[in-house]
Amino acid sequence: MSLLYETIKKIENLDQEMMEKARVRVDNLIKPPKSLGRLEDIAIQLAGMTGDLYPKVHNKAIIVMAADHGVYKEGITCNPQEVTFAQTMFFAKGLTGVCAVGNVSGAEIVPVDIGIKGDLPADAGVIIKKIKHGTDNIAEGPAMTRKEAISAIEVGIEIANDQIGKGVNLLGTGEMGIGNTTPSTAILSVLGNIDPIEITGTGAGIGKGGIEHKAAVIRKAIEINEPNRTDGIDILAKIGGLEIGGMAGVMLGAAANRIPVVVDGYISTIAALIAVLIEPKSKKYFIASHASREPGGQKASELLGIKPIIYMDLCLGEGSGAALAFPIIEAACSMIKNMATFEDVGMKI
Ligand SMILES: Cc1cc2ncn([C@H]3O[C@H](COP(=O)(O)O)[C@@H](O)[C@H]3O)c2cc1C
Ligand SMILES: O=C(O)c1cccnc1
Repeated sequence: MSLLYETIKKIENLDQEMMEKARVRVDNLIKPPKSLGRLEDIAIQLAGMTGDLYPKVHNKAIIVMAADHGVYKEGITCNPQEVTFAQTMFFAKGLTGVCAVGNVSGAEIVPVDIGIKGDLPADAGVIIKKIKHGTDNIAEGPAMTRKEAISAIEVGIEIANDQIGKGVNLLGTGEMGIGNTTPSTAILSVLGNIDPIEITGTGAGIGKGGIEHKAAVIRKAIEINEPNRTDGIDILAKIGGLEIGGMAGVMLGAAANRIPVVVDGYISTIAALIAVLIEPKSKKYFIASHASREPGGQKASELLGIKPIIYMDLCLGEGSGAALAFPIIEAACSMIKNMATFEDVGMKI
């Protein structure tokens, strides 16, 4: 049985009984009802995921999937493609945005080369799981074969399983890939049935042709490839990216292990949409970190149907928003464990 199939089969619904117990406890903590807002929802969701009234999230990691994109040559960004390679080296050195934010909660940053164009040095501190040297140009044909798309998802599952095996109990997704807002927007256009021009943004910097050109490239990619909008793997293979597949795999792997996974910004949310198409139950294990400032960010969150926690105009990716959400999730766990109940303190109101 393939790793993907095996993983999907393992994904179960949340533990309803434990969620009910958590709900009762949260309602009996010494505070006005619902006054800790979404911290309460998170605590209850975590109890359902883990089957533990006092969920533990002290061992945190963000898996950063890095890959390049053939569509880069269409001029959809002003940034050099080599930034993917360079920045991936910097993740391992602790120098990037996600590293700085992740430091606050002691999260480990795990960079993975799933398809960078160049070859990183073996001692770079990056896990090498390269499927190919960047995708093919989606404006000319499919990004990758169906087999490669499945392999990308399986790389994500493997890395998630490995991290969880080492004791990680809270995962986050991140990515690095110059040009990846283009396939992300293509996927969102297909899934949301939206004209690309309505949701195309500047990403990390727009190419000379501007947003109109980027939207036209996206439209062409969809027309040429005709992805089947009910088949997540087909969409990923035709108009996606290797890091998008890798992140979808991390999410499926987390769900199969009953481990919460924090979805980062725009590109991660698109990966979450692919994961949910492949296995709808996986969504129950997702926590959306933030609303990306990218124009499609809001639409992607709406389609996923999970309200993000943080609204701070972030649009970096890398897993930076997931890292920012980690202390909030830890606070939810502290609340349900460390607050007293009315019964504990003998208070009646
Ligand atoms: C220095 C630098 C660091 C980044 N870190 C994340 N991204 C973000 O920008 C890229 C997507 O935007 P686009 O589709 O416009 O290329 C991704 O790599 C994403 O992670 C970066 C981009 C740059 C330039
Ligand atoms: O929100 C994101 O993840 C994002 C937005 C623009 C560019 N890179 C990442």
